[in-house]
Amino acid sequence: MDSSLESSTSSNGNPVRCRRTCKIIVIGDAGVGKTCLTHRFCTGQFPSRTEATIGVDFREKLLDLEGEKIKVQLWDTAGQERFRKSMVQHYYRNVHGIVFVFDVTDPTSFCNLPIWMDECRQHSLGVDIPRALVCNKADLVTSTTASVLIDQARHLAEVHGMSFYITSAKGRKGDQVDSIFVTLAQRLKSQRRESVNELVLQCRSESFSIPAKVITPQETKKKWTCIC
Ligand SMILES: Nc1nc2c(ncn2[C@@H]2O[C@H](COP(=O)(O)OP(=O)(O)OP(=O)(O)O)[C@@H](O)[C@H]2O)c(=O)[nH]1
Ligand SMILES: [Mg+2]
Repeated sequence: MDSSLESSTSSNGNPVRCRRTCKIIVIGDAGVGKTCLTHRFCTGQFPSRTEATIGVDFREKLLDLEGEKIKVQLWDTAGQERFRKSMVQHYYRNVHGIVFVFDVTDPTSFCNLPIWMDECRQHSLGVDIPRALVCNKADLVTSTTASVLIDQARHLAEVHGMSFYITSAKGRKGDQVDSIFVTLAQRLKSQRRESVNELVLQCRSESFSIPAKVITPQETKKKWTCIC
């Protein structure tokens, strides 16, 4: 499916606004709450029970961002090595946004973040791809150890230019969970607007060159398009 052209004409033949899909991968150690977070965002509910994700689970939600419909497709990946091996190549293809998750009650899941970041790098996902760092299970925070961890996480996010969220997939309010994905989608939307503006400028400055050379629409599309 070409997400940028999901529905290009209306019944009266007039063009309708394209609906775009953005692929966001959610990664982190096993048990940090990736499935619960994505489930919460897409259904508004904390799942009554979850099992370890095998390979990847997909969830989608349609957002209306200032009149533009954007389909957020979440790739809820497996944290356990044995369940992700065969899928890794697929996770990292045509990614528009990355969400790193750790569990505030599990310092190891925080310490392992550089491994996940490294895996992204190895699959050529650069820092230009919008990323968020999520400290999950905030409802279980009791100790001062957690606040040290949260400070360290906030710092890590700053250093790497990531947005930072403290969430609970289980909490009564899901606002913070929603913010993670809505903000990423908004950033992607504005990135696309910028790249279209760049295109306009480039076309103006190249107005005497061969028009066929201006393949930039495709390039723009490539930056923010279909994932299939
Ligand atoms: N208290 C609390 N428990 C949570 C929260 N998020 C997830 N859990 C619990 O943590 C456990 C693991 O959650 P999952 O969402 O399955 O974790 P995951 O990251 O998807 O794990 P893998 O699929 O194995 O990678 C489950 O028992 C959830 O109920 C949260 O915000 N608060
Ligand atoms: Mg899971």
